[in-house]
Amino acid sequence: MPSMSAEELFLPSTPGKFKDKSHSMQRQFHRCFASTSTMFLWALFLVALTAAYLSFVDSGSKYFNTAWGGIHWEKQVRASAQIHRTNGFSVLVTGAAGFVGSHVSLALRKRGDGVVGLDNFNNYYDPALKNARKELLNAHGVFIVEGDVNDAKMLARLFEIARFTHVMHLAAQAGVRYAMENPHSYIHSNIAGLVTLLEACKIAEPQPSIVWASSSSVYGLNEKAPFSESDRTDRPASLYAATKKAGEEITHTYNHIYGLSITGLRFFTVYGPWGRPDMAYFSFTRNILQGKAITVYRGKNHADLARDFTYIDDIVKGCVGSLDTAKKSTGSGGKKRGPAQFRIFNLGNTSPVTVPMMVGILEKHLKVKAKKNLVDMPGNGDVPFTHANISYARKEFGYNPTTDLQTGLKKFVKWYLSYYGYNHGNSVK
Ligand SMILES: O=C(O)[C@H]1O[C@H](OP(=O)(O)OP(=O)(O)OC[C@H]2O[C@@H](n3ccc(=O)[nH]c3=O)[C@H](O)[C@@H]2O)[C@H](O)[C@@H](O)[C@H]1O
Repeated sequence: MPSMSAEELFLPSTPGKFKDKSHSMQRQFHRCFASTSTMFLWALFLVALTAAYLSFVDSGSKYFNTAWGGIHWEKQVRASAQIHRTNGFSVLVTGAAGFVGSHVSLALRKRGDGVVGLDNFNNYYDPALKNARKELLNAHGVFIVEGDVNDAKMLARLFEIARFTHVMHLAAQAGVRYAMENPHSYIHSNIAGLVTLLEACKIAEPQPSIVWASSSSVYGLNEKAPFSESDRTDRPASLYAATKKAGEEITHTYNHIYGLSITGLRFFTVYGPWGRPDMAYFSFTRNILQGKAITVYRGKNHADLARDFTYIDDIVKGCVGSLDTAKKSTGSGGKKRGPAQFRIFNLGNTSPVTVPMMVGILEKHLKVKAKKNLVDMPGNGDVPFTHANISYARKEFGYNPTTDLQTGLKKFVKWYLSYYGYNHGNSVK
């Protein structure tokens, strides 16, 4: 006889069935609690059980999420946060198993900063790639905590263990078009997660300086080129862009009320080795090698779309430059003690390239001709072009991107082939 689920036991499929079951249950109940003293003992037992359960829940998610907590875990966090150079930083890097996060973590570690990573290893794209990045970081002495930026208890514990001087916040739900499929994941990571992190930073002693990833997508329907930080950003074209724009406003509030030093970075279509498989240059490479067709979007009147593709090493320099020039937060005890620094920088390459040209470069490096389907750009959050004005970042910390798309994609293809080979099948999303 098939067994019943808990819901099937207590919820009626028909009133008749429900009646029968409740009668037999009442009989059992009476048999069980035949006397008042037995009933009293049962009640006591239930109260004790509930109390034990509540204290179990309250003692932290470490009991439910074996990924954080415990003496060994704390030892790893402490060791990873250790600074190995004079006047070095101790940095919490969120999204450390991600594309930009892993590169930035490595760069900081290599120059002697303490780095603790945090990542939830979600399956937005192949987690095996995130794990491989994690292995790489581990080999360089960077420990990545497995956890979500929405986990306030875990964050509080991290800030207790390691007195971070800086937070490099790169954890986010990325991708412009995926926002139409899973809108709530953007609210969860890019808004709720950001606020949870800022709450933790606000009460941390000392308050860290924060550098975080905004996006070129905040320029939305802006048509004035190149995009300057002072241009309009109130017309986002995607929910992704809207959450990043919201992040800029939210961080301003925390800067204003609590004295947190905050720098937002508007990244322009970052690409390179260890990149994100959901991005066009990456998925195109996979499809070209597998002999599959790629879909190339076109804009109004069949105009080519263009992006200010920016190579990962240039972005890393921009992130490190931002950290190095970030002033200290001014708050303590959760209160502002003076005005604090608030900045927003474009980090782009300043030379947009059309998508068909990008495909041409890939064909050349892969030595394979792409099968192209040209399709009118669907109304899915895309914008026709991006183009960064980087003079502000240049003035503040000498930001100077030096890698053009030819060179950068050559390095990407080299990495791709060494990592996956020519024939890596369908294992990557
Ligand atoms: O700068 C950012 O802030 C964002 O950059 C990135 O978004 P995008 O610039 O849209 O990059 P990406 O998806 O690689 O599409 C590139 C081009 O290929 C076109 N494209 C795309 C897919 C496809 O199948 N066909 C196609 O033509 C497409 O129309 C576009 O013209 C990050 O993903 C995002 O997380 C965010 O960080």
